[in-house]
Amino acid sequence: MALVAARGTLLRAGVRLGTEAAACGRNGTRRSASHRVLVEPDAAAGIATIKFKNPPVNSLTLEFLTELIICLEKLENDKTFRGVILTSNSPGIFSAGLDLREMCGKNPAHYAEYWRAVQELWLKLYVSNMILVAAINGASPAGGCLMSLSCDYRVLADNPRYKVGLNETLLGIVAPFWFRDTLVNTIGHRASERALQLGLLFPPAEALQVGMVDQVVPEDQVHSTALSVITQWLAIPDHARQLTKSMMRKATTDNLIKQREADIQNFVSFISRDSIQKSLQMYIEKLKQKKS
Ligand SMILES: CCCCC/C=C\C/C=C\C=C\CC(=O)SCCNC(=O)CCNC(=O)[C@H](O)C(C)(C)COP(=O)(O)OP(=O)(O)OC[C@H]1O[C@@H](n2cnc3c(N)ncnc32)[C@H](O)[C@@H]1OP(=O)(O)O
Repeated sequence: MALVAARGTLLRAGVRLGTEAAACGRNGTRRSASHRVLVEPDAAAGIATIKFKNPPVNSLTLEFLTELIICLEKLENDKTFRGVILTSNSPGIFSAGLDLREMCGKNPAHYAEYWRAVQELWLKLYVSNMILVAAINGASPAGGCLMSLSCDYRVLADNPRYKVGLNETLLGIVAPFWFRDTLVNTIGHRASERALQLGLLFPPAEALQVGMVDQVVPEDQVHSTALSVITQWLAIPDHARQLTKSMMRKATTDNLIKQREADIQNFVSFISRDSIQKSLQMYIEKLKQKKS
């Protein structure tokens, strides 16, 4: 059902499924027919590396989200792959989170389609049967941080510019309950309460201290560390690890699934408010001015 909806979006966006599908092929060479998601499969190791390639900042546009969802679904259904590393093809930015322009100046039907895709990506990541490791090689605010929090393990490059956190309040918006739950499940209630209200973006040492990431390593070791972590996790029998993961996480995803339509309606009415549109426009303007 979700895949059908995602494919509908891709077709409307003019992406040819035949070539997109090839992006997740399994023979050891890089296939990059998908525009925004590069997949480097290592079938012998049972690991694939997904590299985000949505310039300039890997923001989660509807097209990028859709390609990611389809790619994850294909890997999930291909028993060759038991582990996936998520990283950026552009070191310096892991992901700027949700695309601000998708949430600004559009109509309610667009907001609803967009939010459904955001939900779908989170659901795919959070209860994936595969071992997911985030190799965070750049800044990762808000939705970018959510993607890494949805993985099983996070390795962050040691660079003070690479901050991670859920900074929604700084934009005048509110992280939805399932962003909150994902954070609480990772760093606990009190730390989440403070981080969410203040919209904190943590530099590496603080991110490690609060538990937003599991390891901080020199920039040139992020991928190799992610690989060695995934190799350790691969040694655990899949069925036992998967059931355990499900036991830990399913209640959280069930909570969204049971109120998915209401959550979409909440988002649409919240984001359509004049005051919220103004806040987002001001934030976009601030990003522009930062440059000049
Ligand atoms: C009570 C009911 C509640 C219901 C729920 C309701 C609502 C919840 C709603 C939403 C939840 C949203 C979660 C999000 O993810 S919001 C997005 C938050 N993201 C950010 O704050 C990141 C902003 N960007 C940055 O901080 C920097 O760009 C970054 C550190 C990532 C990179 O810095 P750098 O200096 O390299 O690059 P810039 O010059 O700043 O940017 C280049 C270019 O890219 C544009 N851009 C940046 N971020 C975004 C983005 N998220 N979306 C779209 N475009 C982005 C930036 O504007 C520049 O564009 P241009 O000027 O070159 O045109």
